[in-house]
Amino acid sequence: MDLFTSAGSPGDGERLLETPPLQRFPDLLGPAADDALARLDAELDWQRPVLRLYGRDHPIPRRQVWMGDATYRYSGRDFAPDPWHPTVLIIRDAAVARLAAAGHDARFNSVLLNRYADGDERMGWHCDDEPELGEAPLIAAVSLGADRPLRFRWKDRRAPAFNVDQPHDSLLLMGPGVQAELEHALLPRRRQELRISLTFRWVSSR
Ligand SMILES: O=C(O)CCC(=O)C(=O)O
Ligand SMILES: [Fe+2]
Repeated sequence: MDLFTSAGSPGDGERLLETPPLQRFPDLLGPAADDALARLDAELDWQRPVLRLYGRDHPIPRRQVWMGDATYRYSGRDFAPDPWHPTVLIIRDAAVARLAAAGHDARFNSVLLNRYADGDERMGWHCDDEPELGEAPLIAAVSLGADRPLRFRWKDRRAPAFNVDQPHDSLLLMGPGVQAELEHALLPRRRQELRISLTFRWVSSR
């Protein structure tokens, strides 16, 4: 690689935040992206878990699948993940390769897939800071389908909230410190088509 161009080369993605690192990479799968979206939509066992809050049941406003090698905790219970789907493995390997080309030594043993059927389906404010994700998790979020922004806000309100567009076939890297310093949400939008996101993580067994 040419040393002069390496700092700002496409391999680096687009730096949205320097610290903590937030980087977006376009065109992860290329022509295979449309087929990947259709396959995941058709072939996964999409669930809509019900959360019990203050004595009332709330089905989550999207559908999801946990997949990979590590059991996960949800609402205080342990669940077994679904086995790796071949399309998800292809996407995982593409994400790892793209991140490696940008100098990030990432590995992922788990993924949460989220399916948003339309603009009413959403994910509320949260950060992915469960202890089993480790001190400074690196999370790679791959987007397929409708381009819906991920909204970020600083926990200490040091700066205004901001949107990050997530085009079809893009990868968003949330690097070390992003979960500690910011929260993110996928807010409802009018008139939106299907979107599936895959958030790859490393989950430590306890
Ligand atoms: O669908 C998205 O873009 C957000 C997903 C997310 O925040 C998560 O899986 O933790
Ligand atoms: Fe998240």
